[in-house]
Amino acid sequence: MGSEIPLKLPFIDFTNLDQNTKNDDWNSTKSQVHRALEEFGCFEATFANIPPDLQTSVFDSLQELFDLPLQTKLKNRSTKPFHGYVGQYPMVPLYESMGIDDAPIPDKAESFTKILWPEGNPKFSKTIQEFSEKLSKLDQMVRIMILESLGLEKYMDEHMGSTNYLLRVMKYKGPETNDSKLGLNSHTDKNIVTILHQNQVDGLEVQTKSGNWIKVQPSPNSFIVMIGDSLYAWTNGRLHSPYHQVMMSGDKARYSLGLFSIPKAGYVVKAPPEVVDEEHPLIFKPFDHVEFLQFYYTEAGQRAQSALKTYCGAWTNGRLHSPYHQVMMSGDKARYSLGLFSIPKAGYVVKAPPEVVDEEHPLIFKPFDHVEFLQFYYTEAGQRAQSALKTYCGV
Ligand SMILES: O=C(O)CCC(=O)C(=O)O
Ligand SMILES: [Fe+2]
Repeated sequence: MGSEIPLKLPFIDFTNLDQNTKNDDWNSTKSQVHRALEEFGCFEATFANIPPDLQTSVFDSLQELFDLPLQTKLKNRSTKPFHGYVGQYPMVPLYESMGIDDAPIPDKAESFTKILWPEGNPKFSKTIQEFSEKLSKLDQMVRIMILESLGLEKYMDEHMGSTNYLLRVMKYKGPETNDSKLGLNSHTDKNIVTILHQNQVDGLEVQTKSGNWIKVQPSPNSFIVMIGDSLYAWTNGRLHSPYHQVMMSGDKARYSLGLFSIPKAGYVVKAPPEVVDEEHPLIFKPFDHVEFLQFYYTEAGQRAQSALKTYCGAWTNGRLHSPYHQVMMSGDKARYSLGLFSIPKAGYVVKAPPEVVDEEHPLIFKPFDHVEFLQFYYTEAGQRAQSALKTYCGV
């Protein structure tokens, strides 16, 4: 399947759209959005709502912020994981970021600014607030289109009212080499929708369902729209939440911003009955997003193949872990390798023995024939599933 798909994200024009005018343009854009999010979980968008001078001042503001002394930046703390200052991590030495909760709300943007500049910095707080507020209109249009295209209009108010916004601003130092260096580890976003914008230094890579990496090269005025795991769960897997990472080379710093729509604390993410049927059995049990995030940042959450699956799925009798792995290459030498695989014989039914199943560890996977499972794995549905085994025989 992968070879026919060009390694470029779909490009969708939102320039003349208005959520209050549902004309032919709206409907055709909506179909493009739906197709892009089913296949890639991601697309590049143009959106005329952000004037060029605001884009320029936003990157000036980011530079001003990251140029502050480390001691000052560390003052931005948060009880929520990944919302405060993040940086100086040996695993991702090029990366620094700051979270600004509810950035579209003027008072919130101002109180964040006061933490870093106690004497105030009106230009910074106005720039950040205006940019987030204008960009949140794109998040809203995309989410309205998603609900309409899935026939879930009746949940519109509940869905739109159940989130708030986090603006995360990021700096990646240039590694000062032409070799590709890790800027940010491969991950899926955990929220609803993410919208990313960058200065003209590329680095974002998005993985396709067939495992190829698209090197994203957005045009100066465009935005990358991406689905997070919470929307993947709420749509019961109808939309894809892609793995993505940042790889850096050269000596220029990359500045980027992400506007994240996030389920509010206490809101339980639960797929509506309209997206659950015999062909699409429920993938995840309902979950509280904040509790899920807390789990994600525990050691078990970080180790898990899919944190959401571990958190919500009934697979706690997976006593041993089967890790995701990949191969990354550089240089000019060929790598040869061998693997010796012990494989269940055809006809042998894999079934957890009763000794590993108890009240604390209920059965995760129904007994399955390995050859039939492999046959499923190589169908399109199997390839799309986050975990083919869970989709094939999850209890
Ligand atoms: O910097 C970027 O473009 C990506 C950042 C990202 O993936 C994240 O903050 O979740
Ligand atoms: Fe991300």
